[in-house]
Amino acid sequence: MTVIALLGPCLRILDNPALYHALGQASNRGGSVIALVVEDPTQRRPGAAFTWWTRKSLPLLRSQLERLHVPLLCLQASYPAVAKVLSQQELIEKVHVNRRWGGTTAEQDASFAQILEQAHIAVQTYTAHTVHEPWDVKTGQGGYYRVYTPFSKKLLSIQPRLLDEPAPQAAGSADGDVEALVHALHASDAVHVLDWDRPAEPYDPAWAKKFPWKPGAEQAAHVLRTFLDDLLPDYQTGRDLPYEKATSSLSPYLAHGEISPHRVLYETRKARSHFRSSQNKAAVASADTFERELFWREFNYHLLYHEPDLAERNHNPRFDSFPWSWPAKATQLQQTRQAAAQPSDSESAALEARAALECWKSGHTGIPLVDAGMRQLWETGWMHNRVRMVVASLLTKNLRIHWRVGEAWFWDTLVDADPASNPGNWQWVAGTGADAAPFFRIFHPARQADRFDEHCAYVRAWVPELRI
Ligand SMILES: Cc1cc2nc3c(=O)[nH]c(=O)nc-3n(C[C@H](O)[C@H](O)[C@H](O)COP(=O)(O)OP(=O)(O)OC[C@H]3O[C@@H](n4cnc5c(N)ncnc54)[C@H](O)[C@@H]3O)c2cc1C
Repeated sequence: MTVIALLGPCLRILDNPALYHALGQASNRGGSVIALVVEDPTQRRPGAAFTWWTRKSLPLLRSQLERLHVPLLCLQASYPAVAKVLSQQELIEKVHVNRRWGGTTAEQDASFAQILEQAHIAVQTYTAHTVHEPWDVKTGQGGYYRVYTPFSKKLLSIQPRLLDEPAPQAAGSADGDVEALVHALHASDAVHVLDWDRPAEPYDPAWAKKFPWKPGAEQAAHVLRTFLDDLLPDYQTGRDLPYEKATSSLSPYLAHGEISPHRVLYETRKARSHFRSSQNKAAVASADTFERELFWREFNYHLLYHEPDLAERNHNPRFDSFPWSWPAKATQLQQTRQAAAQPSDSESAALEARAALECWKSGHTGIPLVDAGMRQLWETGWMHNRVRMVVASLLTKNLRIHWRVGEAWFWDTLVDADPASNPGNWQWVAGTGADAAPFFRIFHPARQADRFDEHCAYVRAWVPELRI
């Protein structure tokens, strides 16, 4: 008997309900477990920096799973295509799935379950990527929250499900079953078996050479521990200063599911009770603030669940007719040049927007804080939150370029690119989002620099040609 664990967005062993329940079932019944990671081409394609991370993480996950006798298969296929192959495998008894959100995943996942259930293979799904079930958090009227503060208050009143499951036990060997499944997967035209879990092929594209990150669940646990011990007590005072190492740096680990949000919340609350008993009020306030940041992540997933097209559509439809600029595409540019005719007003605006966008992306706007942020993003795959808000405000409110253009650049360049938090925050800054910064609130880059980078330490680090 074989049990499948479809890991979804969770590249970890601990606090992984699909894996945990698959192993439990297999060990009770003397069966084996096969783990699947599926990149689904029917959904938004992961960005380049995110993929760089995934390709470093999967070989690590594979060797951890091997210790549990669980082989890992990495596939590129729609969920229904995977279900069709699984449904033809006689030995498979049940599929345990960590849920995913956004895009058309709800429809795809329903069809996945239907195909398997028709073949008498049971499917069990779990929420593993957020602390709360998105549908558990409801307003008094039974709807969903569009404003953060009441949402976060509501979270405080709901006891989170903390995944304190014991470390999973090894399963029986799955050798023969894997071979049969791999054979069937290769035989399917709709499924590609990827070699992303193989460590032999280092994946270090030139643009990512300087990335300072060490992916993997082990490192995630280390990053959390270091943050709790060294940085959490002063989080509240330091978190807005981009030159300080004051925030947790957990976002890419959370985005890849290498650490569970449950674990981060649980450990934060434990640290807070310790601060309380030692009457360290400032540290208690810091832990409260950090918890609220974790709730922003929950809030964005809450929105994504209810608005799966969050990356494509204004949350607030009043902005649908707003005259955003859309930068001209490269081909459009060429055509205009070849025609050697005077561009129309709208073509000129699109060309201007394109030139401005290129300056923004490459960190050559001439605005020090913005350039520093965009260069930090390019060189490290990450940008400090305060600076993310400033660069996004410049793009959407000063250049009036559509937030989707900036969101797409972040999606491609952030190692923590997240289907909920990226569009959620872009919409928040642009003013189109839930509980958003109002349209008249513009982050003034020079004033922000005065307040949060008083001695220009951050700007100097990323824009060395400036002699300030
Ligand atoms: C325009 C824009 C785009 C963003 N895109 C992303 C994204 O794609 N992925 C992403 O994880 N975060 C995104 N953020 C939120 C935030 O900038 C990052 O989560 C944060 O900088 C990560 O650093 P950290 O882990 O050190 O954060 P910490 O300050 O240590 O916070 C701890 C955790 O709380 C969560 N968090 C903190 N702030 C936010 C927030 N505003 N919204 C949602 N979750 C939050 C993150 O999971 C973070 O890891 C974006 C913010 C803006 C303004």
